[in-house]
Amino acid sequence: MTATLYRATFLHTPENPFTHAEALHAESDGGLLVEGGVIRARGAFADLRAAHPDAPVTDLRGGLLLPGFVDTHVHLPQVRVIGGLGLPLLDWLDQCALPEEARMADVAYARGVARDFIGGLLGAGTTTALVFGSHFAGAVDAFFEEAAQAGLRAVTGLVVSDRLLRDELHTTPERAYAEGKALIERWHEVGRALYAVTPRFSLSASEGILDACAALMREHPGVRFTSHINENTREIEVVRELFPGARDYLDTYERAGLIGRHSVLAHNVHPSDRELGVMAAARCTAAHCPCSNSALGSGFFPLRRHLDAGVPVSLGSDVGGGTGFSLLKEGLQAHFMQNLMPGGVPLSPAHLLYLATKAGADALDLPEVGAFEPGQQFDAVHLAPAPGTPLDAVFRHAASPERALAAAFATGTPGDVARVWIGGEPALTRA
Ligand SMILES: O=c1[nH]c(=O)c2nc[nH]c2[nH]1
Ligand SMILES: [Zn+2]
Repeated sequence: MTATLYRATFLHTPENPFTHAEALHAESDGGLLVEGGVIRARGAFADLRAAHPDAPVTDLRGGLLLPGFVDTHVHLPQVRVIGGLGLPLLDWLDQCALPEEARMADVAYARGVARDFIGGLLGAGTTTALVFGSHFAGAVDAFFEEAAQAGLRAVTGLVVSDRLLRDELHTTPERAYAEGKALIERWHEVGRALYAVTPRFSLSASEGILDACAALMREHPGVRFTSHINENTREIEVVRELFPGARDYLDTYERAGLIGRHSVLAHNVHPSDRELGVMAAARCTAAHCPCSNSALGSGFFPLRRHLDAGVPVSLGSDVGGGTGFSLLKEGLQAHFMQNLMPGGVPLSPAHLLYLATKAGADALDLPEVGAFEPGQQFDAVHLAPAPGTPLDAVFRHAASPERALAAAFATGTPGDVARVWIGGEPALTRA
């Protein structure tokens, strides 16, 4: 097997900058030796060149090479309804999201949506995603097929609900279990795919549905779990009324046995201290979705409280409540919101890169991705802005790779994503 030597300015965060000083590793003229999709060696280009004089070189100088982004909360059926601005969560669901989600009953339509969606992810440099799937098993199958074809690392599953949405989107505990089991058997750990048990949120899920989810988790160790929590104050009130015996929103999932190391809960904008303590003890991740929180007016994410409690935090685009697939934009919006809120956490470029890469890999328990460590998969995004653009000007004049990284978060877009690799294979090459 021939090895390829990638020559680039690269940055990555193999350690957590919230707990480790100097977590940002940068190499201005760096080399990554990749063989069979796996990073075999990393260092200064000159050193790797001397050690591997015959390896063909892919020259990526002039841009930035980063680990592929890991989006830990994004909705498959919502790519075509991005932009429903100005409505609070429950109105936005009724008016924007759910009518489109009902169209996913048509598998041909769902396949077209899956292609648009995967194009959006790869075009933004996302190589791994925890995807909120569809309420229809046929649409989930179509998405797994399209993701396999594209090489995407997809963690997804059937979304299940049995109340308060629209009739077409409702199922029963028995059907949720049977369809989930069949999908797990077809797709979990097949190629790069993993299954995620996915009740939509407690507002739309009876105890019976949550128990069916728990049965799937028990019978298939290793499947992931995802749902929503504490996003909107009205939503929280309704959940409280629907589960009078629960201590809080988290307890609705906790009592069913759904909270653990493989659980990722989106939003958590309004948590109690008890909820944070339980999430930390279980190593359950909060997926922070700052553009969605802004667009739907959900509130300011209490990052400081999550960090103080020890809850892992990752990043999600939450398309289509969010405004697009770019985790650069999510990083910037997180930075803005922490700057603006009392007691916010000042976020450096290292924090933003970590949240967009390694934190997501950890949330999904995927040690093989998220950074550029030898032994990890070569999942990478090459940012190469067009000549004459402001980002190109910054890249050419930046005093350090860290300054260039800050500019990528401040002003980078999917238009700056030139190439994407997953497991060493090209997943996107812009003409
Ligand atoms: O941001 C959100 N998007 C959704 O589609 C959704 N469903 C339940 N809760 C939700 N929150
Ligand atoms: Zn969501």
